[in-house]
Amino acid sequence: MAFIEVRNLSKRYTMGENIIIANNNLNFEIEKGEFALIIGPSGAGKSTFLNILGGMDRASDGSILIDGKDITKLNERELTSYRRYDMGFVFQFYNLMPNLTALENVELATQIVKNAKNPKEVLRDVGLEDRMNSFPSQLSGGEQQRVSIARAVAKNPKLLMCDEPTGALDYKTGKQVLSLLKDLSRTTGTTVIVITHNKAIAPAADRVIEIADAKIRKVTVNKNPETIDSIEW
Ligand SMILES: Nc1ncnc2c1ncn2[C@@H]1O[C@H](COP(=O)(O)OP(=O)(O)OP(=O)(O)O)[C@@H](O)[C@H]1O
Repeated sequence: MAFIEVRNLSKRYTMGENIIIANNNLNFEIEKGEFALIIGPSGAGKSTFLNILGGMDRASDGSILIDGKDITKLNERELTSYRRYDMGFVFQFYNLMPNLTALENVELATQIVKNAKNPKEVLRDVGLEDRMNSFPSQLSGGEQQRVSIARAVAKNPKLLMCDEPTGALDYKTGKQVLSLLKDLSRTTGTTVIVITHNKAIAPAADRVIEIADAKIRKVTVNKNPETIDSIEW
């Protein structure tokens, strides 16, 4: 059994008299420790899927098994625990607390879990050893995204989900952040799922799930993925 198994997953939104099918019978798997991409054009249904996988929204039909547990069957209380203990989130716009330093932002996240990593060590791992006491406004976009990755990783999640993590970054900084995310999957065994519009980075992923018009178009498994550094776009 794969670490993540998505089975016949659908999500419909009702808007007045219209029904919008945002995810239409998705089926795919992701193995533990993979660096996986979910790729597709705007409106394809990527964020909808991520919201269900992240326990922030409910599926209309189907199931998602994570480590054998069907998260679509969890009640509200169980979903809260799932989001708290099992998930790490990285968003496009970092969402750091502006009045807390980098270290304090990471420490805050570690206070809600049981087996947290050491915040200073995680910040060192993402290359911010010298910037721990800086406030977000004193950091570049790339550095702020590193803090948000450290914050997610410090919770020691089973799964790290990243929604357009390089969307607000320039080319070079975006590459560094993607390399960091891929390295984390390698060094910590955390399963990393990145949502992106950028098809060019597909050869660097272990698995690429292409979504279009709410459906899976293609799933590609790369046995020998390229490095992020070797790819140009
Ligand atoms: N809460 C909602 N209520 C109604 N419709 C929604 C809702 N969320 C998403 N949709 C619709 O579902 C479809 C898929 O949207 P979704 O945000 O998942 O796409 P996406 O692939 O993430 O796009 P983008 O790359 O632009 O973020 C779209 O038609 C969108 O309008």
